[in-house]
Amino acid sequence: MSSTTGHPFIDIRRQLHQIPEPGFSEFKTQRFLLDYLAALPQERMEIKTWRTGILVRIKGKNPAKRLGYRADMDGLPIEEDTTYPFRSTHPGYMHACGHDFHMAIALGVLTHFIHHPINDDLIFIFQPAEEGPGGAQPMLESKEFAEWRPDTIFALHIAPEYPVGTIATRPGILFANTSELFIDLVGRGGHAAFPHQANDMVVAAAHLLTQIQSIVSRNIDPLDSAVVTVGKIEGGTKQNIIAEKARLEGTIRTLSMESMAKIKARIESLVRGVEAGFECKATIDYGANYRQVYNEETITREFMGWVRENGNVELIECREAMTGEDFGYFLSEIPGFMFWLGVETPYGLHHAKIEPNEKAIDIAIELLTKYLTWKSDGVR
Ligand SMILES: CC(=O)N[C@@H](CCC[C@H](N)C(=O)O)C(=O)O
Repeated sequence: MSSTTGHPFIDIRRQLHQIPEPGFSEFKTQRFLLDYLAALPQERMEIKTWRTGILVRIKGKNPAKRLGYRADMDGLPIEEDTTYPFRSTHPGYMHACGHDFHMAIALGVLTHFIHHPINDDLIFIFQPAEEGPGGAQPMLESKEFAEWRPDTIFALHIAPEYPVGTIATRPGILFANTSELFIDLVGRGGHAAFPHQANDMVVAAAHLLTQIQSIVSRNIDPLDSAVVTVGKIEGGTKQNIIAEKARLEGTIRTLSMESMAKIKARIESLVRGVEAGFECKATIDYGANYRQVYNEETITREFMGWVRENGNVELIECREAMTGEDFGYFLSEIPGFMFWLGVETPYGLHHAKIEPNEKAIDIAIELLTKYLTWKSDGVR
């Protein structure tokens, strides 16, 4: 590959940045990754596809275990507003959650081990649909994954709020349990001048939205953090027509499963109350649900100790975050951890202007290649 920046994996990140795709539609992304892999020496490598994902096995010299490394692949429905000359070529879609970084870093680590084999097998997992509907759980259950199931598994996520040259993690919960939330309200539309002949779903939705705000403040133990965000609300067709339908779309985040169940029970009660009060019909759909990201404590502490002694980065022991990640499904069955990679930038994840600092790509590749070599061979 000819390099335009002088850094092959920054070039790769920029090319991936231009082709963000929805979950389970990562066709161009999969093709790009397969073409890159095909150009590498093949002797130590085996490749399988699973839907739009890819599994790569780099054969070890004397394998006793399999070390897994996962990168997610999908983009987000955001109209990009960066200053980049290499903006998304897919209107309305953007890599605004760093999955272009995650894939470029994974290719950098994989390429290193093609040329510098270690004792153990390495399994690289390019996973579709992290942003939804969730690729990790079905991939974990697939026969393709079962054949190369790793003994331990790792992943990173870019973090705009941390400086370049830092990483952050913690033993135990790193990210929250999540559930999507979709509520549809159906009433009776009508002429704006005759409200007594209709029942207005814009008003019903407004009441429900306000009531939902009381759940975290009034029903959840304040020491057990939770979030309910309604990120989208739509209803009605025109300013002088009473709305027959309204829809609320949101997400629920909790640190405990008890709070997740409590929030869902309260939403159901409030929705039934709005149905009765506004004489309408309501349906609730919880969409994709993600398990918490729980870092296995012994391996995470070992990694943190290793980083403090050997890493090329500063380690921050962070607090848990209310972000969600379907990597939690892998961690629910396979011990391992996830960490934040500092990419200091003023705009946060999922923002149309986010421009993560690309210096973090080589930093992450160096950190992961050294750590995985040590984890396999004990070589510092
Ligand atoms: C790291 C990150 O930003 N992850 C997403 C995961 C989305 C989960 C699901 N679609 C939901 O909205 O609940 C996040 O929003 O935290």
